[in-house]
Amino acid sequence: MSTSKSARAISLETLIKVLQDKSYSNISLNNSLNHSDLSQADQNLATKIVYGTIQNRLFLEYQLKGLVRTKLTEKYLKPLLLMSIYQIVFLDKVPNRAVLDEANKLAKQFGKHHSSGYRVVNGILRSFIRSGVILPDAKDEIKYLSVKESMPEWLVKYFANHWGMDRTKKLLESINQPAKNSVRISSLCDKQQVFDQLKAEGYEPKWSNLSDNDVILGHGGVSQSDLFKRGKLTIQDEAASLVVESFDFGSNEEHILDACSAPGGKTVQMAERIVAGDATALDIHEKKLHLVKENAKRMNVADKVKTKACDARKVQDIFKQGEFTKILVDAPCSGLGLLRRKPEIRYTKTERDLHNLQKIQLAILDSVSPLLKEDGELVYSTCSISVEEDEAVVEQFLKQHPNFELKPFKLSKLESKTGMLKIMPDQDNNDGFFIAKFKMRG
Ligand SMILES: C[S@@+](CC[C@H](N)C(=O)[O-])C[C@H]1O[C@@H](n2cnc3c(N)ncnc32)[C@H](O)[C@@H]1O
Repeated sequence: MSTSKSARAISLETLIKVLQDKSYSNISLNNSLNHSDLSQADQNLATKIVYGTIQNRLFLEYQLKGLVRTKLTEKYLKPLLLMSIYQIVFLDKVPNRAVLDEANKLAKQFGKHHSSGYRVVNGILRSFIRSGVILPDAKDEIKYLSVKESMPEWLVKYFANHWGMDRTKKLLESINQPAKNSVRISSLCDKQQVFDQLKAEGYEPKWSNLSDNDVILGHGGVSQSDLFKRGKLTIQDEAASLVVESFDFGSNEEHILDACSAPGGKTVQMAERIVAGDATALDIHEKKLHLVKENAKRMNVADKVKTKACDARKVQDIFKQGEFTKILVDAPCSGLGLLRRKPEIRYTKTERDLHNLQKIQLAILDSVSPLLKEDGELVYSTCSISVEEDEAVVEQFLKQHPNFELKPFKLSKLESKTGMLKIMPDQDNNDGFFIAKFKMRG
């Protein structure tokens, strides 16, 4: 059922769920938007406010620090203050007066009966407008960047250690830009025809710079379109779609194992390329497999996809050695390549997670690799840019499996001469991804 809440009420409702109840921003926002009757422009505004507030949370909290003199007891107060300061600082087209008026209205709407919360909100926002933005001393470069770009200090140090300070500044700036609306066109369709249809429907499509199969749209909302519902396209970042492009597909019979498949974005992409054969999609979480099935049905490849709940570290109990022509390990990872699209990741991950995840990633590779046919291909990918989860996993895997070697690959617009490809998130404001392709030594 749709409701007639305003864009800002939906933003606040979502931010309370994400900041106070630790829900995922994309899932909470999509749920609220799908149950609303907002125009496309208002949906865009709500999306901008929610993502912008989460992206800039450290910066916004730093602004609040000196201004809050009472305990913010009511649940809505802090999210409302953060999203209001976000609009004052970052949304040039919205006058401060409008932000204040809207904040007052929301405080009255979300506050308890007889609450004086709106006075607190009004007082703090007026003080902020008078005093303006503050930042730490720029001499402490890490702390300064951490607040300015809202990135925890450990991550700023991590980026600086691996890519140097200048690149770190560029990376952080790029990560705080809005994520693009990328879609992948099904290989079963005429790409130009789908592109023309997107144009006719007002989506302002542009071809991707990274892949021949992807298109960047001028705005969101494509999941409501007929093209999406009929499986002519799917929502997938351009960098994510490169993973499957790294396999060599021909007309031979394929038996593919997708070891970590949910929600199935890459399973369906592989299934689209199968002329004869099938793809077996595993996931440790049985309840996520319905997403793979739904995706396969919508993308018209259900007849080629089988699903099975299974821990990929135990596949040898179920499958035979050499059973698969292609194996994809799109591993569970920190998601550090998705800091733009899933901005809350930066506040939840720790450096220790990178080491713990590496152990799981290696265990999965170790378990699935014997299932590969002699002349088959194994692709390992993550949506992380951390060295621990990417290059270090490849190095360890090769050390422990001397019968495997890296295999160079060509994509529609990029190539890897080493067999490894790291796509950084500042390359073209895409998601950050890592791809490594292996074959067995001849
Ligand atoms: C990066 S996501 C996969 C995304 C998917 N390939 C796609 O393109 O839509 C990683 C998936 O691995 C699953 N997973 C985590 N540990 C696993 C394990 N030990 N065995 C199998 N699946 C696992 C998670 O539930 C998650 O769905």
